[in-house]
Formats: sequence, C-alpha cells, structure tokens
Amino acid sequence: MNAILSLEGVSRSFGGLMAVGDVGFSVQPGEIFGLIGPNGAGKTTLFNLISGLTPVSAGRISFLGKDILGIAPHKVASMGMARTFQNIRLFSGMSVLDNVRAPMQAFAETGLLSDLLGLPASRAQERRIRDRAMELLGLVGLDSKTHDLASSLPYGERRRLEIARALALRPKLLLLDEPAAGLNLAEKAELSSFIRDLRTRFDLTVLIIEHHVPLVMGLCDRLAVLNFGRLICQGKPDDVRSDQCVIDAYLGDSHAVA
Ligand SMILES: Nc1ncnc2c1ncn2[C@@H]1O[C@H](COP(=O)(O)OP(=O)(O)OP(=O)(O)O)[C@@H](O)[C@H]1O
Repeated sequence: MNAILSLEGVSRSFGGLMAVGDVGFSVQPGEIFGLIGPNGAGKTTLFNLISGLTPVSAGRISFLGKDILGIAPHKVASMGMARTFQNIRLFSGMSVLDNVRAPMQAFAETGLLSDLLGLPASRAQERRIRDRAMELLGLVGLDSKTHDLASSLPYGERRRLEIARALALRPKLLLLDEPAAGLNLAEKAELSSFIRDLRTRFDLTVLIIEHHVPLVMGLCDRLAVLNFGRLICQGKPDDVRSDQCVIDAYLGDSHAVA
C-alpha cells in the first residue's frame, strides 16, 4: 500500500540547536500513528514541518504521493491535511458555529459577487456549510452551544471545537498535537474511542502527539519515538514499550513509558 505521509531525512535546526535530525518514517492510510518522546524531543517542530508552518533545513516530505516541501500551509490544508495545536488556536471572539463555518467559507466555491447578491447557488452553499458545521458540532457534543463564544467554553470543550474545525475541510490526514492535554480523567478516557470513531466515520488517517503514554499505547497502531530530535525507535506499541532505548530516554522524564 502507498503511504499517505512519508518523511525522509527530515531535519530542522534553530541556530546551533538541531530540533529535528534526519527523521524518516511512513504512515499508511487508515493508521493511527503516534509520535512520542520526552519534553523538547522535537515532536511539535516535526508537526510544524509536516504542515508547512516551518521550513525544513533538509529532507523530503510527501503527502498523498506529492512532495509538499515549500507548499504554503493553507495549500497543504486544502490537499487534505488538517491539524490541531498544542496551545489551542480558535477564533475566540467568534461563536462556536462560526469557528467551524469559517474554514469552510474560506474554501467555498461560489464567488464574492454571487455571495454579495445572495444568488441561489450561494444560499444553497451557505445551507450546506451550516448543515455540515452542525453535524460536526453534534459529533463533538457541542451542538447545544452553537451561539456561545468560543472563549467562553471550558478547556475540554475548546479542544473538541478545535477538532470539529479541523474536520470541516474533510481532511484525509488529521494531525492532533496533544489532544489529551488539560483534559480531566473522564475526558481522557473518552478520547481514545472518540478518535477511533472519527477514523472510521471519516475514513481518516491520524498522526497524534501525546504525552499520556497509556492513551497512545492503547490507541495507536504504530508509534515513532523521538529523543533530542532523533528517531530512536518505531514499531507497534508492545515493541516500543519494551525497547531499551525508549526506556532509557524516558528515565528521568516525568512521563513514564510503562
Ligand atoms: N522557533 C524555535 N526557535 C528556537 N528553538 C526552538 C523553536 N521551536 C522549537 N525549538 C526548540 O526545539 C526543541 C524541540 O522543541 P519541540 O517543541 O519541537 O519539542 P516537543 O517534543 O514538542 O516538546 P514538548 O513535549 O515539551 O511539547 C526544543 O529544544 C525547543 O526549545
């Protein structure tokens, strides 16, 4: 099977610091693939390289068989890659509904003139966008809060809104940067089955950074482990858990691997 995402020799330095060094792995369609590693290992930098927010210093990244280096983040998004952020990024002054509608409107097909004149094609499109936004908000349990300001939501609900917004553009690959961060125990427990449901429902591939090791071990089909920017291990959860390099990397880190 052809990989949906493939990295070869990917590196990124900031001044003298090598944040990501010579990293290579492939993610297959339909996989839930985890990226783990101690604090400062380079995980978020790698997400920024994949989604085009940060230019690579060296290496190749292909998505759906196409080289995506140098392609602007919004173009990568329109190719079918969506992401969430470690520090949630929402339009906090906008309503819950508008947060999900905005990306769909930005990529809408009808022109400005048609929209200004309120032509039937524009009205039909607006209805489709609203229906889809409502469907996604229902899926993440926020359909009763459509008119609330995003900034008024509790933390766990803001995380769910960010996921709904990422799904708005019907991505093929969803990048989740620490989706369990800040969630309470009950929310953490629900997150695995929620992500699995998303995969099935939207035929998604998921790449997830997560510090909550029991969650990733139970959720992911395969994992890659970074330490000081280097890929030290990749494989199935059981192989990664028993790998001596991984155990050594996590010694002294607050997030135990077992
Ligand atoms: N824009 C930047 N400028 C300079 N250094 C950076 C920049 N972004 C990241 N770094 C450094 O690169 C290294 C990797 O950081 P990164 O945030 O990717 O790690 P991480 O694995 O995501 O960490 P955490 O688990 O704590 O979020 C760190 O030493 C960090 O300080």
